[in-house]
Amino acid sequence: MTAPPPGGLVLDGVVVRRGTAEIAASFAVPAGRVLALVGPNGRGKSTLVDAIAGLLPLAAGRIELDGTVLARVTPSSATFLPPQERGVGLVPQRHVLFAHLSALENAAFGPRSTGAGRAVARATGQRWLERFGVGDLAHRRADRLSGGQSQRVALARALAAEPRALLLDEPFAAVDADGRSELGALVREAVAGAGIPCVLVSHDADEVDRLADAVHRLS
Ligand SMILES: Nc1ncnc2c1ncn2[C@@H]1O[C@H](COP(=O)(O)OP(=O)(O)OP(=O)(O)O)[C@@H](O)[C@H]1O
Repeated sequence: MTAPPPGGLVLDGVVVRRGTAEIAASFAVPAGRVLALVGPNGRGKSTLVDAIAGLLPLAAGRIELDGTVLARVTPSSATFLPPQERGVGLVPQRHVLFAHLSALENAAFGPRSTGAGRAVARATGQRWLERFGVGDLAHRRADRLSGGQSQRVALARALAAEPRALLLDEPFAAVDADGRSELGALVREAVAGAGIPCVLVSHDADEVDRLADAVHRLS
């Protein structure tokens, strides 16, 4: 039997409450792989992603990344690492960019937030913008970008920060069909290259087939 790759994201007996809803899940995403989180509207896909990012607390269970506990609740104790200490990159569905900053300033924000100097952060940001096909829009204000262009900048910003895990909540919803497959391939390449686990929320069965190594269904 081959050993599983080192690292990865583990959700073990996780329960998250939001409003009156209670969402439960257990799954593991190995380093360098993509797990698709699928299921009908309102079943808790975004809620789970938010809990991994540290935007919501757990009611029970454990979330671990590369052997580090991000959150754990037992009957006698609770651990909660704040979002900025998790090293997790999140690309939500919308309202993702700082509207008054340029595409490049947005992309450079990732590395800046993890301690890079200004010049290095801008060079890294520019490289990722180019990789996602929006290098020529570097100096355009975020609120003057189209929905699809904004999502490309948001992906660049998340990856420029060199996250230890990537969470994508319907990241291609505003992108046209050709752009979707192009961006999907770029994301796969980035995830495999960086050797990080990726959770992708998607309602698009073709996209899930193309991108995901495994599927977790919430029903
Ligand atoms: N801010 C909120 N306050 C209270 N309840 C919420 C909030 N956001 C979501 N919920 C509830 O939590 C549950 C899970 O919602 P969530 O957005 O995680 O589902 P989802 O599977 O991502 O849905 P979709 O496919 O529509 O994006 C739903 O019952 C929803 O009504």
